[in-house]
Amino acid sequence: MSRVRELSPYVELHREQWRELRSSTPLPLTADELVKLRGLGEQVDLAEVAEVYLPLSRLINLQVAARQRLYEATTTFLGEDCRSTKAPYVIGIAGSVAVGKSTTARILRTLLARWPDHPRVDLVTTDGFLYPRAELMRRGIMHRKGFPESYDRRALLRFVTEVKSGAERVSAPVYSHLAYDILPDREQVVQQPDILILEGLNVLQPGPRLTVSDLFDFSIYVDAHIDDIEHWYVERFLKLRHTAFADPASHFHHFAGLPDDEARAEARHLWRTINEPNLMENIKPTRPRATLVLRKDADHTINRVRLRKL
Ligand SMILES: Nc1ncnc2c1ncn2[C@@H]1O[C@H](COP(=O)(O)OP(=O)(O)O)[C@@H](O)[C@H]1O
Ligand SMILES: CC(C)(COP(=O)(O)O)[C@@H](O)C(=O)NCCC(=O)O
Repeated sequence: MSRVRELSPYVELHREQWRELRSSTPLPLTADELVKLRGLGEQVDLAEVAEVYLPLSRLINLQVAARQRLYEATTTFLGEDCRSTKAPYVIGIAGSVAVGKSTTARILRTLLARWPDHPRVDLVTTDGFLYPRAELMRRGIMHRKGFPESYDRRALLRFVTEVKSGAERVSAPVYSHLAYDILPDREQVVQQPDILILEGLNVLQPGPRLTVSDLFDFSIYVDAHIDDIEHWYVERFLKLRHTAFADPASHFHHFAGLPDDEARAEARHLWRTINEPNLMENIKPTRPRATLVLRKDADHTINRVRLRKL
């Protein structure tokens, strides 16, 4: 058994072990800044930033430099001038609906951008690559939003390929939870960042052809027990009644006035029919592919980390 463990490509660390790997990395974030990065229902505090995210930021900083040297080896081999091209370092962040990927992505973006060697960090979420509502309806997959087939995967791959190839200006479509649709007159422009973070449910999906995950230099899977994620989803849904759903323009405005028990039943229904099957069929199977798994406990704290070292 211990021999098998020794041969594993993964190393499992408890938070107490992982936090030592911060080394002397400074904490460049205040409590006020952290509040602005935290999503609805998320609990992350400065201790977690220091103990979990700073070691991660240090690891990625070391890897960015190493990856650039590797890239230069290939350009030298090809007889190209490596100073004229620089491939952005691409990080994928995957995990279930309501697990807290966006908070992880925003914290990491902020921390990575504070290193002088890679100040330009862009964050793009894959919801912009969902098909517009009319197209989902035409395909009869409105109830499959978030499933792999609900995304324009070709456009997403083209986008990441162009960014990674050093294109001067690449634009991504923008999704709105409020409109429950792609906003046709909006775009997110990415201009030669040092690092691109791509966050989304399905970013680690393999495929028969090249997929975005083939272009990742590092990937993170945000993980938790499925019962805890369901609980967080339902609690967030209840809170959204007083925030996003309260806006008359919200697609979910009709939920705003629901009493607790009915809202809970509605949220559970959405979870059981859409988000749980997507997690079990598509998202969770991609977990072994991640470079790093951040495992959350029921109170949202990250207490275990699994790193792929091979
Ligand atoms: N119906 C909604 N209306 C408004 N905001 C929403 C809605 N559903 C999710 N969000 C917000 O969108 C973001 C992404 O949510 P989600 O895809 O569940 O990923 P995660 O919780 O892992 O970040 C979160 O900040 C969440 O609060
Ligand atoms: C927009 C999403 C598909 C997530 O998109 P992502 O950026 O992870 O690709 C998801 O947050 C969502 O709205 N799912 C629909 C089902 C639900 O609202 O529970």
